[in-house]
Amino acid sequence: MDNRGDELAWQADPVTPEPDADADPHVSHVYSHEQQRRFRVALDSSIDAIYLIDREQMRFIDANETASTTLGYSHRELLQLGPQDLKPDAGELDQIIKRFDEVIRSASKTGMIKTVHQRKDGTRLPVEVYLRAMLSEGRQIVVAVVRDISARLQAEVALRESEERFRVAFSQAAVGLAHVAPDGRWLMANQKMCEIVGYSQTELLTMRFQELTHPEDLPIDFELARRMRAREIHEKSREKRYLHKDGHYIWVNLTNSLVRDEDGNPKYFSTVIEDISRRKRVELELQHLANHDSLTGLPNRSLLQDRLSQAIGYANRMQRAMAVLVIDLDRFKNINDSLGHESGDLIIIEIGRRLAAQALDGDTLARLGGDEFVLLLSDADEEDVTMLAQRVLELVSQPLMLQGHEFYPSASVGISQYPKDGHDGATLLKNADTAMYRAKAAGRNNFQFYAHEMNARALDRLKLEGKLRRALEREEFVLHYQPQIDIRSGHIVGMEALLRWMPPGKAMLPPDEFISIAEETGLIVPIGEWVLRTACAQNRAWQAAGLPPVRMGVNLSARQFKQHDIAKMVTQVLQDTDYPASFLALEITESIVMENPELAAQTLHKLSDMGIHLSIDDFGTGYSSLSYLKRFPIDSLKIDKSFVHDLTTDTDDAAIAKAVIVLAHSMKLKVIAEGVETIEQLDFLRQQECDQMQGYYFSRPQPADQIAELFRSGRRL
Ligand SMILES: Nc1nc2c(ncn2[C@@H]2O[C@@H]3COP(=O)(O)O[C@H]4[C@@H](O)[C@H](n5cnc6c(=O)[nH]c(N)nc65)O[C@@H]4COP(=O)(O)O[C@H]3[C@H]2O)c(=O)[nH]1
Repeated sequence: MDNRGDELAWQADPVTPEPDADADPHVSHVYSHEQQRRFRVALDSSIDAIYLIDREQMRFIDANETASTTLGYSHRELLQLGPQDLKPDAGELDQIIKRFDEVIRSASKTGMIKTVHQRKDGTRLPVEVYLRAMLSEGRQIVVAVVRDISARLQAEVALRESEERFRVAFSQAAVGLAHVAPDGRWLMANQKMCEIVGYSQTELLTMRFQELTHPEDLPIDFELARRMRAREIHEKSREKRYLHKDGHYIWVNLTNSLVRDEDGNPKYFSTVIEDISRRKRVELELQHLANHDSLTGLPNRSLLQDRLSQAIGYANRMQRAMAVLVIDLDRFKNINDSLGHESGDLIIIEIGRRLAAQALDGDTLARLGGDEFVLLLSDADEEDVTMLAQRVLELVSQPLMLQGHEFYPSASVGISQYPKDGHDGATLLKNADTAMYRAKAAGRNNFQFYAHEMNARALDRLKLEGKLRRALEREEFVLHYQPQIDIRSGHIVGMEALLRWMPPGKAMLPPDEFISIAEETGLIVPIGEWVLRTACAQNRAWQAAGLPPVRMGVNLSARQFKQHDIAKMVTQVLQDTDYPASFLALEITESIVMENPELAAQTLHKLSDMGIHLSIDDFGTGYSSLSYLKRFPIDSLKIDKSFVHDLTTDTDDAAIAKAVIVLAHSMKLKVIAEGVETIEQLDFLRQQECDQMQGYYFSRPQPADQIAELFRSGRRL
């Protein structure tokens, strides 16, 4: 089939190029053999097939090597064939001949047709044929340069298919797909995208993405677009909000990339959008839970801390003042203890609601747990804060109905101000808290600004108070007991329960160091109840262990005594500990009784009617007269240890003690001398027929187990 160098074939029907009529007449038009060989080589080097066709005979009169290799015919075979033998599609041959003639006739003598050639092996080849007509030795010759376009057609088909695949994928994708012009116009949007935003495709294509974007998200979009244009980033995913046609915002996850044209100019943004509203809802709910108090829905400590740092940052930048108010409900624990946690919760919710209604936009009201709220006031000077603190007190103290009763809650408010009282959130909170304790100490239902002058001692005291608040639940209290002895028989006849506090890692604290704080804060109420319960239970345990039954003396503080339900509380404790009232002595100081004698008389009667022994403690330190005390149902008097101390040295004290004993006896009251340390003091008291003594001379206050040993030893005076 190879016919390279086939001189015979070449010479068999040589076609010499037609001499150009305008050509230089001096140039010879007779081609040399060498020239013809060069033409032949050039012709055979073409990657396109080239045929020379005798129009009249419709026969190939020459063809190059590519023609042979493409069609599978040898050169010689080809020269036996004509265009019709290449079997163009039915009816096409006429078209081809027509085209040949047009080319021959046309001025340019060129043309192009697309057809199909059949190879020798029967396979068919799509081709593009470039035609040129020429006259050679009186014959019309058509030169056909034939280009195999099968690869191109295949590529076109592949492209069409891939475009179709893209079209289907685009329109049916489960995520929203869109093209957005650099100016924000939607150029294309698939079905899913339309569903996500609720607009039809036609509607969407008249809009810009800016119209659908949440205003807060727009600046970030613009910035990202800028960075993409500047080629700083290529692709970016982010979460943002689109405005649905219904008017609600939907969260989407959006991936954007910038497509450029061949010159590198931005063409459009290709955008993939995934509806993440459901996930976002759950996420936002979780975030809300983590940052809010579940009872009131108010921000919790963690969110407050965030807001505090933001507010400080703002105040700092804008040179503004801000304030932190710590609001603590007064006596909340009492309510919780007496009415139960559910009622306590209702109060917290109600107070939270009242305070929230007062907070302005930009302020934060948080609940730190328990009965403590914090109000963060941005941009507020001292005058604003004072007015607001007053308003807070008013709001809190509005009566509220609970279990059919009317309650008058109150709160103590501590205030710290930025930048005066601290530069960071923790310090501001701590100082507002300190000021709040100050407000409590100042009698509650008031507010206090933090003052640097709150000296170290006051702070220590405040710290102590904080610790005291937690001491009960942390079980840091213990009771020691001090025996009371019948002077005549020498037997132990009673016991006084005395409170001790053992803060972890510290030395034991005597009551004088914390009772007054407990009293001021109201903590004495729950602590006192604990003392009563523990002392009764202890005495019950001693009796159950076979130790001699004695009466247990328990101190009642002023505050406890003033509780309207003190008798109820005592009854409950007696019931709970299965303790007989006759074995209980309640010790009340003279000053408590004298503070409000009418009320004291009522309460004392209630307690006495229950069979409880009542004793006036520290007698002699107040200004009451014995005859006055006669009006109260009292069983015994305790001579204060300050008189006992100097009995043997100070004749005045001795005279007072003597008189008290005589008079008390005349009123049928028993007399107990406190603080007896020496035999001399005891002798004096014995001489005066004092009934009982209590003091280091016989025993110091001791823990329960040592008292049990003392009992067992049978020791007497
Ligand atoms: N110098 C001296 N002192 C003696 C002697 N014998 C006893 N004492 C102390 O005298 C105090 C007697 O208790 P109080 O007058 O009721 O005075 C009590 C009482 O008013 C109060 N207190 C103690 N426990 C409670 C409590 O549970 N509730 C209340 N409300 N107050 C309590 O704290 C006060 C002080 O208690 P304590 O420090 O335990 O002090 C006790 C006791 O330890 C002695 O021979 N010499």
